[in-house]
Amino acid sequence: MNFIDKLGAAWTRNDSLLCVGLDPDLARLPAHLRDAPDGIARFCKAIIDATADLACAFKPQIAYFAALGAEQQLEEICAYLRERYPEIALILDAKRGDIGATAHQYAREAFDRYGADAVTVNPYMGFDSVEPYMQWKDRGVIVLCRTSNAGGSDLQFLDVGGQPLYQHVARLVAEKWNVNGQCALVVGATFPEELAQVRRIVGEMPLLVPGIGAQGGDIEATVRAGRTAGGAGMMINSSRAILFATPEEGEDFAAAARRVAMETRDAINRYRAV
Ligand SMILES: O=C(O)c1cc(=O)[nH]c(=O)n1[C@@H]1O[C@H](COP(=O)(O)O)[C@@H](O)[C@H]1O
Repeated sequence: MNFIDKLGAAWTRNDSLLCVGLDPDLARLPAHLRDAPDGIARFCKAIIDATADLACAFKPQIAYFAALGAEQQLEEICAYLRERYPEIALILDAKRGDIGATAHQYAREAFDRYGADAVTVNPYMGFDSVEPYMQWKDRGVIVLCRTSNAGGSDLQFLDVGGQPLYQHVARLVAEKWNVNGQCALVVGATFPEELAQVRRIVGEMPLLVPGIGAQGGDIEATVRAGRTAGGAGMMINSSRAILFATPEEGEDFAAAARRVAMETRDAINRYRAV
């Protein structure tokens, strides 16, 4: 099953648009895992087991692993996801962008080494820097469009022939780059007006929407702006707010993560009906 179909099936199966981000900041791990050699993998697996029935996707952020030389643990987590939860989309967040020959190696890393269903990429270097990923026709290519950070406006709001650059990117991907129907776009939940603009431009194309939770994006505004006519169309990511949910009395970190993931999924679902 290709990425887009797998995502659609997961939206329905788990009645969820929630993407659980795996950003395992070592300093914030429970003490007994922080000092264990396989502590990151154990932490992420516990989070995955606690939230898999509530999510449409998991999104490991590669920097949290690569910075520590913990790629083996990322491999282990990805293998665990593929074996135990093959119905949930696995998105490798790497935001790659480079010339074609190098991009091909990044694509091998994402799709062959980690077995990801999709990878995030940066469009700044143009189509030939994104095309190598498309040789894996069953995988997703998720292109940065309107990012959630304040500084995203520095470039993404520049006027390009009468429209902001982010809208140009949305049109380019929807009308030209999406040759195999495998593309999606990143649009931050912190900018609902721009999210609505992108939805108008790209039709049913899936959107990866980070920025709720720790970055403070409003769930109601996000869902109303980004939903498709069918009340889906988004992978709404939350990482730190779920991973590092403060446990209630007697609760462990995984149970706390489950509680917050459930609250988030339910809050999203409240506004999905068109
Ligand atoms: O591509 C992304 O996932 C991404 C794009 C963007 O515009 N903003 C953004 O925050 N992200 C990622 O989404 C996650 C957000 O994490 P939290 O703010 O903890 O929910 C991080 O892994 C970011 O790297």
